[in-house]
Amino acid sequence: MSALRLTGVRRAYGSGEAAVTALDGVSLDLATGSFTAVMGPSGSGKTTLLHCAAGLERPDSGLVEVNGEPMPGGSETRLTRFRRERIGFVFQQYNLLPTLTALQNATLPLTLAGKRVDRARAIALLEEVGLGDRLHHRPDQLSGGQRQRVAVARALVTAPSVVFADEPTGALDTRSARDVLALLRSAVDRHGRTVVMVTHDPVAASYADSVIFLADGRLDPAGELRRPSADAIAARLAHLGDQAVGTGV
Ligand SMILES: Nc1ncnc2c1ncn2[C@@H]1O[C@H](COP(=O)(O)OP(=O)(O)OP(=O)(O)O)[C@@H](O)[C@H]1O
Repeated sequence: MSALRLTGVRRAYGSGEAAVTALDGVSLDLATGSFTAVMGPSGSGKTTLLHCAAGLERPDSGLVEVNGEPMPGGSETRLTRFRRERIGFVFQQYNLLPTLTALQNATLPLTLAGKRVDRARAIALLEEVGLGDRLHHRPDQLSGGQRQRVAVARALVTAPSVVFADEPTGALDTRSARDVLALLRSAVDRHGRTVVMVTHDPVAASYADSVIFLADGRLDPAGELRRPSADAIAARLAHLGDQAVGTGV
């Protein structure tokens, strides 16, 4: 079963001389229960890919399908509803609301969607991310790693079809980063979630089942790396774009 399918997705910013093609016809198909890392040089289109796939931005052309359902066109309200029901997102800078407790932050997607908040389930989720004793703390009373674990719980609380994570470990120390990566891994292994994560770090990417590479808004034609070691990922990154550079080198 396909959790996320992109077909010929294009996205450009600006116009005329200043136009930048951030995504230049990206197609991919990710199975339910897979963990995929997206890597590539700065400016290669990783965040744009994540935002288009998650419905935070609309592609100029091409199709995004989540669980076989096309991302709706038309009103922003329909897109927001689609996103709320099917997608979880983890940001690099946590994006928690400072005045809410860990529990309130984690259940916010349900509150916003007008769904019943199953408090016991939300507490179980926070216990699972190791925050059973921090339920009523506010973000400023939590460490960076703990904040990101609240954000992971928030991303999982609606049981979404796909969880997107944009550099989720970028602001964390090594130990907290490992904890967050292990949580994403276990969301896939234990709960059958589908995770797509942008990262610059080959060690973080090695937690994924496969790594896809972007260069200049296109997927690397050499294809994905499956079950890769951090060393294999770093080696591939070093040579990314070699084919495109061509003869003059
Ligand atoms: N809102 C925007 N307006 C104009 N150009 C943009 C905008 N967002 C992205 N771009 C451009 O699109 C290209 C892809 O950007 P994107 O942020 O997707 O890359 P990235 O691979 O995520 O980079 P990084 O690793 O540095 O975060 C870049 O050239 C960037 O400058």
